[in-house]
Amino acid sequence: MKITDIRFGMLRVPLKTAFKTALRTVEQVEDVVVMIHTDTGHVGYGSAPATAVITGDTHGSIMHAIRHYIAPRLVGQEIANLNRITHAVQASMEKNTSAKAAVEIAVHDLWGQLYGAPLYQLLGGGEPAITTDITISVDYIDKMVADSLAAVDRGFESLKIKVGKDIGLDIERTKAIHAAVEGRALLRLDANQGWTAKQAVYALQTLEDAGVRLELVEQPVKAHDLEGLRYVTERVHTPVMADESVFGPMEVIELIRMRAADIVNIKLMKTGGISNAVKIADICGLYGVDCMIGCMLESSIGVAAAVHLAVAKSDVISKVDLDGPSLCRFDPVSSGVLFNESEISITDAPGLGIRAIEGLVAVDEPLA
Ligand SMILES: C[C@H](N)C(=O)N[C@@H](CCC(=O)O)C(=O)O
Ligand SMILES: [Mg+2]
Repeated sequence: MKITDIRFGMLRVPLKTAFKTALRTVEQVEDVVVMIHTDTGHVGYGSAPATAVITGDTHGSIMHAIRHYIAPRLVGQEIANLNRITHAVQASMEKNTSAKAAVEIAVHDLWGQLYGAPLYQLLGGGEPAITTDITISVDYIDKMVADSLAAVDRGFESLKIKVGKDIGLDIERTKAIHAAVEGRALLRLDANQGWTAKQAVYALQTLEDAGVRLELVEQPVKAHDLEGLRYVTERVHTPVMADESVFGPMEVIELIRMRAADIVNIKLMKTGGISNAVKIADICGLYGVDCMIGCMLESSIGVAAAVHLAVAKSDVISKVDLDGPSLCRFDPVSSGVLFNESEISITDAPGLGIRAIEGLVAVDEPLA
């Protein structure tokens, strides 16, 4: 099975409610879909959103990077030589992790199709079912409480509460949600870099003193501020998770060396795909550092790949934030991963098992 061509499409899916974080507000998922064609007629699917505020990638940069830097190294390659392909993807250029991720996802989809097995089985196997949390966007307190109660009624037992806009309000937001759902859901906070280290310590100690037990706090300080992250980690009981601070394996090694955080959030769009995500899980496994598997606001194509990885690496990945599809009004993708609110399961379909993508708009430009 040899790669012959790489084509693009755009997939847009409206959200149930606006997705609001300290970094951005979004009304719909907008993914570049990558389709890798082969000489056997098999097509592999991958996708990437443009999370410019986190990765620096835009739809234009994703397609440009694939078209001009990645694709020329892949056309003609045998899918059976997976490591050679992922190495070529990673060596093609610096950064551009979303483009690399979309391509690696599609290549892994084909790898599964080549061997007639769902991807998670080739990555090491596991129980093909996981449970995700759901994100509660940062908003007025009443709206966040109502959204949290609705999520709990939908069966979510873990809420990822977005904060990081205003330290005083963030404390009130968290207290109000805690009071409303106490005992019915675990609470995770994600400040998306919105606090200073001192503010984070103040907020978390205030919540701890008030008896608000948090499962973890994610990325309280700026991405580049590893010292600040360590400052927080050393001063609070709440486990601290690094998200925007760590993209690839080298950054994770540095984070562990500095003891800057307790948990690592692995996202394919930050790692540049599955090969580096596996490396990060293995590094964290060696050092006994717990991991979350996360996603950007993205469609169920890329999230499906993350589900396969989470199942295969469940010894290290104990926390799941793969709620992209649950935040959408509908799922236009029929695949081997079934998203049913908090419960996600995988069928026996080979690769990612993608059968149809409704509303996919082809981007008709030649590769070169
Ligand atoms: C969607 C997921 N729950 C999430 O919050 N992901 C990111 C933000 C991604 C985005 O802005 O698209 C996170 O910070 O964890
Ligand atoms: Mg985060």
